[in-house]
Parts: sequence; structure tokens; C-alpha cells
Amino acid sequence: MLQIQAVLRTEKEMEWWLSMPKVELHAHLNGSIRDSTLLEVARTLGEKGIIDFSDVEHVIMKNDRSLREVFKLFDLIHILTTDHATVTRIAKEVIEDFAAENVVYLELRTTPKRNDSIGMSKRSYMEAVLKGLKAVSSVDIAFIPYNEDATSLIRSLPTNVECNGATRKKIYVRLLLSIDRRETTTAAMETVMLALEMRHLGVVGIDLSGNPVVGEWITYLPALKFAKEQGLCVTLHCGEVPNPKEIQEMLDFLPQRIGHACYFQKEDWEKLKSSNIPVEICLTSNIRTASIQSIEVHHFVDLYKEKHPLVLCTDDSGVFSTSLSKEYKYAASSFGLGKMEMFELAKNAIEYIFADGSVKNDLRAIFASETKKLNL
Ligand SMILES: CNc1ncnc2c1ncn2[C@@H]1O[C@H](COP(=O)(O)O)[C@@H](O)[C@H]1O
Ligand SMILES: [Zn+2]
Repeated sequence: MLQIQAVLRTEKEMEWWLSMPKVELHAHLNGSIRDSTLLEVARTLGEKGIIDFSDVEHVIMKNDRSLREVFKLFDLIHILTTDHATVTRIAKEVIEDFAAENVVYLELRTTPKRNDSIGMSKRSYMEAVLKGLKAVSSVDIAFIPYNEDATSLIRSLPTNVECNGATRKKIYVRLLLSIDRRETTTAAMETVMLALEMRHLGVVGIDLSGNPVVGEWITYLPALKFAKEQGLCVTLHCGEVPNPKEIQEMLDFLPQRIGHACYFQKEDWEKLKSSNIPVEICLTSNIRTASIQSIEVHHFVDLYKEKHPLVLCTDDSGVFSTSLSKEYKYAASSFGLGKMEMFELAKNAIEYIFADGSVKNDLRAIFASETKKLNL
């Protein structure tokens, strides 16, 4: 009986975190796939004899992975998902999943991939992602920044709308194109050129990600500089492993945001704080990959106390079996923060999004109306 009551209490508690409006700024498409979809795709490839399903199932369901193992898993995920139809499917599902937990603004990042053997170019990969966005039907989605046609007019309704008595959820989506650290300067530049060509379709920036022990900062710098000059926003995975020289160079570049900041030393914190660069904090990801030894010593605490710009994010909700609601609940319970404080934290993230001022205004209005509903 007591056990049932505890379960009910936990469920009720989770409901609140689910219903709170949230802003997600650090989510990798291929890291955010539902386990069920990944298993289904793997099973189909197993039946066709392309992979050995039993081996793959074991890898997908494993939960405690080191950072090295995470990147091995990504190589496997990419084998499973990198065809146009699957990319479209996962893009649609990932957006639906974020919208279902009341993420009202999502910046989804993905690495455009080229695979000549199946006729995939970086552009056709991105077109498949966009097809997924257009296929979303369970929620209203606004992803085209300019009201160029009638459809996008409908799609840019500012708040959740009433439909047959029920409120339909509404999510803004913007895209970031990732440069993988394995890529060459030329390949990185191709990604930036593609981002520029796709700006009118909701691409707002560039991310640098991939295995942090691979590659050199100097390789990506020309493309990142060019992106910045052209007015694209840039976010960097920074300090996921100890690399003092690279961390300093990245901070000197003055990106619009950074992700992680785990292995920062005194001079890195000083530079970060004086330049006020917002930090995307991914708690579960940092703990699972052991980039941070335990939640009690996470740099969230210091940054939060100092009112440094920060935003809670999932990183890879599929790979780390998390969700943005869980990340908020985790932070609240780990750091002793109340619901009001967490709501404020979520609301402040609006200031660090890469979309334009009109989207920020709409989001501020959404948060203001939700304050009343949530009894805060
Ligand atoms: C755990 N911390 C992390 N650190 C660095 N890069 C990461 C990452 N998690 C994900 N990625 C990057 O995102 C890709 C998967 O999504 P997309 O194929 O782009 O959609 C990974 O291959 C890696 O390059
Ligand atoms: Zn990441």
C-alpha cells in the first residue's frame, strides 16, 4: 500500500515537470531516438541479414556507457539510421517527443552526412530532416522563420491554440548543423555553406561536436570563423575532456554558447565568466559518461549561484534514457531548488536561443501565461 502511494506521488511529481514549459537548446538528432524505433530498425536490418540483431540489441539496451563507448554506439546508430526514410522518421518522432513534454522551443542539431553508395549528400540528408519536420501532425510546429507562404502563416501562430475544445501543443523548431570533429576543413566548410543556403528553412547556427579526443581546433576554425562572419550563431562542445589549450582557444573565439564545460580550470572559468558565454548544461550526460565524478560537484552549482547564463539540456535523450523534464527534476532534487526557481531557469533560456526577437517575444508570452496555469 505504502509502495503504491509512493509510486503515485512520484508520478504526480513528474507530471508537474512534464507540464512546465521548457526550452531545449542542446539535443543531437541521432542521440534522441526512441529505443523502440532503434530496435525496430535494427530488427528489420537483422531480418535482411545486414546486421546481427542479437549483438546490436545488447549494445542498444546497455545503460552505463563510458564516453568512448558512447561514440562507438553513435557509429552503430549511424549505420542503422542513415538512409533518407529513417532520417525523416526519426526527425518527426524526436520533435513529437519533445513537444509531448511541453518543450515550446527546440534547437535540434544534427551532422549532415554524405553517403555516395545510397545517393546521400549533406543536402539530401538535411532535406530528409526537413521532410520529418513537415510530417509532424500531432502538434503545431513553427520552423520557417519568415512567413513566406500561407502554410507558414498558419504554422507561426504565437501560442498554443484551442482546437475542438482541446489545446493543441505548439513547438518552435530551429536547426543547427553540426561539424563532426572527424571532418576536414573542406567538409566543415561545406556544412557551413549548406547552413547558409538553408537559413530560410530554419537553420540558425553551427555546432562543433563529435568525439572530443579526435581532431584539432585549427581544422574547424576557418569554417567556424566564416560562419560567424556570415551571421550564423555558433555553439561548441567545449571541455568535455581535459584539453587546456583548446578550451582557451575556443573561449577566445567567443562562440554564442558552449556545451558542457566539464574540464575547466581556474583561468577558463575566469574567461568564461568575463565573456558571459551561456553554457548548455547536460547533467545526466556528464554523469553517465563520467565527465563529472558526481552530481554534488557539478559546476551547475557555482554557475547558478553566480547567475552565469546557463540552460539545462538533454544532449542525447535516447542514448542516456532521459528527457528534459527529468533533467529539470534531477537538478531541482540534486541542488535543492524549488519549482519557481526551476521555472525561472527555463524561462531565462529564452534569452540564449539563436532564433530572432519575434520568437523570443512569443516565448516570453507563453511563459507568462503558463505562470498563471501552474499556480506559481
Ligand atoms: C555525449 N557527448 C557528446 N559529445 C560530443 N558529440 C556528441 C555527444 N553526443 C552526441 N554527439 C554528436 O552527435 C552525433 C549524433 O547525432 P547526429 O548524427 O549529429 O544527429 C554523434 O555522432 C556526435 O558527433
Ligand atoms: Zn552534445
